[in-house]
Amino acid sequence: MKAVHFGAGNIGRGFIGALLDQSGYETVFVDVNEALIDLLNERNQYLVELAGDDSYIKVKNVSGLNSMKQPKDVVEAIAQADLVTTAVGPNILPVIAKLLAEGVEKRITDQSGPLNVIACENMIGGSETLKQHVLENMDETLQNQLEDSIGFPNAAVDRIVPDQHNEDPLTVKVEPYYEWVVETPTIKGVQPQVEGITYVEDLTPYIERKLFTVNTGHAATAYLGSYYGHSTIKDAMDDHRVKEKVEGALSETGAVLIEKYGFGKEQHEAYIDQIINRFLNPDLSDEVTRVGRAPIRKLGPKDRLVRPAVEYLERLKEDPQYLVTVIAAALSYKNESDTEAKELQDKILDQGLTGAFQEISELSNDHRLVQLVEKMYKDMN
Ligand SMILES: NC(=O)c1ccc[n+]([C@@H]2O[C@H](COP(=O)([O-])OP(=O)(O)OC[C@H]3O[C@@H](n4cnc5c(N)ncnc54)[C@H](O)[C@@H]3O)[C@@H](O)[C@H]2O)c1
Ligand SMILES: O=P(O)(O)OC[C@@H](O)[C@@H](O)[C@H](O)[C@H](O)CO
Repeated sequence: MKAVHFGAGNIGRGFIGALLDQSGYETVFVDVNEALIDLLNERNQYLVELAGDDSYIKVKNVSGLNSMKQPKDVVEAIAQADLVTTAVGPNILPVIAKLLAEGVEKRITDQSGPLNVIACENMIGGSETLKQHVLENMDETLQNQLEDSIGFPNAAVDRIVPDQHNEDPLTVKVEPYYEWVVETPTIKGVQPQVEGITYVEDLTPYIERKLFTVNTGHAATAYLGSYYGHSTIKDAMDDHRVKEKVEGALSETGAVLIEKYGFGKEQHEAYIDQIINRFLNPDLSDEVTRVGRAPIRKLGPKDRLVRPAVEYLERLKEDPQYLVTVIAAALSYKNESDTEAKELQDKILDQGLTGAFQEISELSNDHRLVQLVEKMYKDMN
């Protein structure tokens, strides 16, 4: 079986690539990082280190294609693949859609049979969003046929893979924990046989539980950690001022999730505890700059901060005190090496805090959350 995976980065090599190899796929990684691609082709294997376990997994049967220099080969690989996956970041999905559309067009014209494309990004409706970008890049006459043979099942992926600082640039150190959930109704042809995928009829509760617990908690730790002068997630969580607020934010998102999906209270509390322990893992060093990257995306209307805060106001009829603090910390986040963090601070300078937050969150001026965030931001700055 052949898989094409876009994005040979942390989660691509450290999670998806490893499971694909364990399931018998030959994986072609597509990336723009020339050094990574060259090494993958030189060695055709790499190591995944399980943090704290002192054990390694050898990932074999891998190679690489540079999408800038070898676009035709990428199209050919997609045309022959049994599965396509991505882990490039939500902002890159429109970029990879062009080559993906060409690959899919070739596949349809060659009548090569069904294919599934799974976007493994931290967002709601990732594969569906990628499908829309692919359609925008396709010949109109072939667009209808995409519906018949190319599936874009949405997915939720969970494994903490920090930025890597290993001697060997291909080795990836990851936490042992992982979860990969894929939605079934939009799958075309045979369900991809990948060890470790859990198939579900409706992904919504799974992706919301993951995004509004793991990622809300993570973002809260990063932005509050940065506010209190910490540079790693572990150091931030060792500061009781951060931990107390992270726990508060997760009890607010928990209240929304329990009310919305009927999760058991004790079961959800155990899920939160497990996540907090993952953030405290002494064998994994994760930087607040990675976890807090792209604050404009993270402050978006459907993302991990604003969406649960709005739903808390609507469903619980109370002010989400801790989420408001986290949003104010996110708006205070400064990092000269992060394009979105710089853009955020420029926006605040140009439009004022309220104007910038309203534009990013797509909330109206008189929304209660805007008023609460405005006040908290003033108190914190
Ligand atoms: N790292 C984690 O802990 C983690 C966990 C779950 C989900 N995710 C999600 O996985 C996605 C990737 O995250 P990551 O941490 O692996 O990031 P990363 O930066 O390590 O990897 C992204 C890779 O995409 C490549 N890329 C950029 N532009 C490209 C293009 N046009 N074509 C092909 N490749 C391109 C980059 O060179 C890089 O190798 C994100 O959506 C993230 O939210 C990450
Ligand atoms: O990848 P992002 O930028 O959406 O979020 C940063 C981290 O919270 C994220 O990568 C987590 O490590 C991951 O989602 C854990 O499963």
